[in-house]
Amino acid sequence: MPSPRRNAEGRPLAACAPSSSGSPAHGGGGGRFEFQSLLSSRAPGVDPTCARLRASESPVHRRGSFPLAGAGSSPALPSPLPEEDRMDLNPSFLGIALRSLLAIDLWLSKKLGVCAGESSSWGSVRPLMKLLEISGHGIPWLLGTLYCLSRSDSWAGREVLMNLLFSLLLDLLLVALIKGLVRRRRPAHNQMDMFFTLSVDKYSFPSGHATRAALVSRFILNHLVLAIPLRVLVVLWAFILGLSRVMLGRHNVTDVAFGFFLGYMQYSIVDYCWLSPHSAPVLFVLWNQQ
Ligand SMILES: CC(C)=CCC/C(C)=C/COP(=O)(O)O
Repeated sequence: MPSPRRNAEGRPLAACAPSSSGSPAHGGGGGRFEFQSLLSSRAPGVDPTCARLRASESPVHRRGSFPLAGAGSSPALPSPLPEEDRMDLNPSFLGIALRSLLAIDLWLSKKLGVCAGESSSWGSVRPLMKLLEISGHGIPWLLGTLYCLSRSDSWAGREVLMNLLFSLLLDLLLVALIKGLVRRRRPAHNQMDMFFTLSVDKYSFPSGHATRAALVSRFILNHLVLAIPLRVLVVLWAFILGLSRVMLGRHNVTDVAFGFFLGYMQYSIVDYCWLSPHSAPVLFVLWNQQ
């Protein structure tokens, strides 16, 4: 007689109703599974434990999402589930809210990704979007700041540029750190044809262009005396650059939104740690000797 299928903990799967793999309600429908499993586990006649077991077999679950199936011990099973498993099955309000936000994020990002490829609906403006991409890239900003620093002949100018350089480096470091920790993949419709990327740039959260746009524009607005139209232009540039990341299919909306927030906060850090000939004399003396 064939032995019954067992779950990861070695418990038999005998109490489960026949699995209909391939049906969206049972996980075959990609992302839809995560919501369906919550409903199906509550339906009369369906053993909630089975819903969970199928969830753990589904590709969605394997990719790192957590199950939303309902809790409860089945009379068909000899022993109740361990405590940590039962907590895992309880859908919290926060969990559902986060999952819903994620679903809206993915849906909206896909809808807005109108320049993701040459054949996309707005494919003809892709070159313009890529030009915008370069305007917010780290390399031109770093090289431009270093160049201006080498040309600056006033202490005040050097101080501002030194702090801009520090901001850009801090930004690169923080974004790389968070991307490496979160490891969120770029949207599936993205073409990875970006100019000069680092290895962490295969990840999308947060958008480095969005952090830089928010940081640099806040920096400029606070340290350059500009006429109102130019100030508006700086803010517009930052906003359109962020939007273009989603339109190009490089990012989801939440990557850009968090990027703006992070860049804005980074400026507060830079302002707090402002480098001056008084607070960091060594830096300025060293630079002066060059
Ligand atoms: C190599 C240097 C100095 C910067 C990398 C800049 C870059 C490619 C950032 C990625 O931006 P997104 O996260 O917005 O795609």
